[in-house]
Amino acid sequence: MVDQLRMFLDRVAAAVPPPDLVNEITKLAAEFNARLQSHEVAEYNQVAGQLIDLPGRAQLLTPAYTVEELDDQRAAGHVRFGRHHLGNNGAVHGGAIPLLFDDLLGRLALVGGRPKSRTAYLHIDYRSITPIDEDLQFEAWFEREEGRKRVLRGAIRHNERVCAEAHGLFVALRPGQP
Ligand SMILES: CCCCCCCCCC(=O)SCCNC(=O)CCNC(=O)[C@H](O)C(C)(C)COP(=O)(O)OP(=O)(O)OC[C@H]1O[C@@H](n2cnc3c(N)ncnc32)[C@H](O)[C@@H]1OP(=O)(O)O
Repeated sequence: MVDQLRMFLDRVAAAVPPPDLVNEITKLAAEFNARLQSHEVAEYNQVAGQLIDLPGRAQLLTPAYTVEELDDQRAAGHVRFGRHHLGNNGAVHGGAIPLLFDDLLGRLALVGGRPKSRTAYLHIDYRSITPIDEDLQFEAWFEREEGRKRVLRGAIRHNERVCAEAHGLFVALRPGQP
């Protein structure tokens, strides 16, 4: 379902459909919304965002990224941004790139039985355009850990070209901290 929804968002962004089709799809979407509404659950029971083996954890906000290598210091894999994430002129929107890094670095910050943490800051350097509709490689790694502070870095590449780099601080939560 999430794969189809991701594709739907890409299609909506790309299409200029005739009015009849817009009306038809609007009715279908309203029907889907109504059917799902009766199955809503509390945050801690939802599965979207919890399906760690699916691209982007089945979290629609996040680009569909796949982790292929993971240990307690480093993660690597690939991501493909679609038309939904287009900024302009073939380049990914500058706001979509931190989404990937926040999720990826935040996920790595948890690995190895570490307690939950939250992003204190996330700095992005946009080194060159990040293209949509291309397979891109990413890497994330620990720079250092000091008490509750975890400093991580990441990069997205299109083949040999660096598209963006990230530098983030994640702070481990104290018991009871939201
Ligand atoms: C499998 C599932 C994977 C899921 C991955 C998803 C990851 C998504 C992660 C997120 O996006 S979380 C949402 C975005 N972040 C937030 O909403 C965080 C909001 N901010 C806070 O909750 C608090 O500010 C925070 C927990 C980050 C820190 O507050 P605390 O009161 O716990 O920490 P404190 O102020 O005691 O600072 C602890 C240390 O961190 C340092 N620090 C905190 N914020 C800093 C900052 N912004 N810049 C530099 N240093 C900072 C602080 O100086 C101090 O350093 P020292 O120990 O050396 O003195």
